[in-house]
Amino acid sequence: FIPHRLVKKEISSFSTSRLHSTDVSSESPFSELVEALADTITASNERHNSGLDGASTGWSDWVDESTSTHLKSFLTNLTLSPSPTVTWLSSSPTSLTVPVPLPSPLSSRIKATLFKITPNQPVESSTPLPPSSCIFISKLGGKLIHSRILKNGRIAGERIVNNCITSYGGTMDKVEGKGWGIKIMILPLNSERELLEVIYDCPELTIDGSELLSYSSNSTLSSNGTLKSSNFKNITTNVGGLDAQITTILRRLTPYKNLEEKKNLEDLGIKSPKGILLYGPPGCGKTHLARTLSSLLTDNPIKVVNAPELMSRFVGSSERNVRDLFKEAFEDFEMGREGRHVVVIDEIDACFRKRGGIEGDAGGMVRDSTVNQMLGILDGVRELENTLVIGMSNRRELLDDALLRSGRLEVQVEIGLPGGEERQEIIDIVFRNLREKGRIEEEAIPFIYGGRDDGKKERRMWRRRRDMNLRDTTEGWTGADLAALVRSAVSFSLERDTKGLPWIVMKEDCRKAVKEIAKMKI
Ligand SMILES: Nc1ncnc2c1ncn2[C@@H]1O[C@H](COP(=O)(O)OP(=O)(O)OP(=O)(O)O)[C@@H](O)[C@H]1O
Repeated sequence: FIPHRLVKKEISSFSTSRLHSTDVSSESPFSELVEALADTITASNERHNSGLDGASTGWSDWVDESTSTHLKSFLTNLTLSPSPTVTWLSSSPTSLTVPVPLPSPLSSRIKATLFKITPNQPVESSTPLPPSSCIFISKLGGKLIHSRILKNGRIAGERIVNNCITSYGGTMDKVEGKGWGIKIMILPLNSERELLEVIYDCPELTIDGSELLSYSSNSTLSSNGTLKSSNFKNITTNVGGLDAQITTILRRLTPYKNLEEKKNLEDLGIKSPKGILLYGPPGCGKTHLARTLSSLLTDNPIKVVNAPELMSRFVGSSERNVRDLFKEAFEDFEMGREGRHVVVIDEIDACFRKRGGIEGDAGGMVRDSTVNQMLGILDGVRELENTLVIGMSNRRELLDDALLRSGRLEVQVEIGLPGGEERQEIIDIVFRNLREKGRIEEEAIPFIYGGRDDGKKERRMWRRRRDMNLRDTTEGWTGADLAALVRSAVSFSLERDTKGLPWIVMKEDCRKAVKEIAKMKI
């Protein structure tokens, strides 16, 4: 069946007929999958029609970065349903594949296959995967290793499938290990459907794989209590390199999968934590994550404040400032109105540092009573149950222990300096708009994107020429540095005389920007 939302959607660029179906509105993991795939195709078609896809840039990533991220995070949440069929198939002594039939017209562009791998029995394609197809392989359980098999039989690009990976067609491929996975193969616009007839050298069952799927969502609740299953993907689309931290936060804030489960937990006295602390060096994305996260957790306006602003020289004023920060939350709480409030406090160490310090001055006293005020709000007589406080600090060690103890800023997550992979994710995000608007010179693309797994070829090429890609050149940089680099690169490209042509960011602009920002960092 086809989900209702999809039926209503205008997918005008499909080459085949429009979708038409009976009115089916029920949600299931399969209908959500179909929805996610339809979104991918729609966005990629739009990209193609505006000349931004692989065909026009010479790159094979015609599924654009943000769409690909969406689909990957959706696939990451797919699991197997706890059904007797799955149990029975899991105990099979051989590897096997199970087709997941997709509704027309998706089936003319996409093939979805579940596979179960038994040790020492890889699932290999005995025909090459369609050239220029975009492939997503997601782990549903176990340990899977994916590799490409070149024409001469050599194995290339061996990768462990952590959650979901992408790959391209044109070669044969192999998945080995032990466990279950799903493989989605998507053809570019106007391809022959026959290209999807890939043969695997292991038994293909004739059962319907869509019934074996389940969805384990990282979902959280919005203020009105409705499930927002897309939160993880919404956050990771804008915040790079922090998947593990985001998963932890969402797990802690909303360990339930639906409202009934939430109610059951509340009946057991288990409530969502009221405070989160994001700590780590400056510029690594604490504020950016806090803002993105909060906007998904509430429909109420988010209060963002810099802690030093709360401090006042006048006795009693700082406490009043803290109370004012929570005024609407108190009102709603007392009136019994539904809805979560989120208060984001930056530089929280400036205001809520350890009490009873040696200062003994008026400033120290004001701080002490401000801490007390805050503790009361989080976990005291006038405790606020409808409010989440997100504190941010570069100096966690300065914070008052009472504020850090369980029940207060209970969820503490370090937002550290990004490593290579993480930097690449941030680079993808900060350059995304420029790339999607065609503002990046073709030659600059391998330099900017050459560091990712899918770009191994480019990476090797750059290394051979003793040339570094952006990711490698920016070791030790923060997300804020990378965002500054984009601004600097754009300014260099605007400086150039374009002779009436639209400006475009060139590789040399990126190089100059690297130098400029690196100088500022010293
Ligand atoms: N992980 C990231 N993903 C995407 N963009 C990022 C990331 N980290 C930083 N940025 C970019 O850098 C800018 C500055 O980062 P942000 O203000 O969130 O850092 P911070 O850790 O809060 O720093 P500080 O401790 O100095 O307040 C963000 O607005 C964003 O554009």
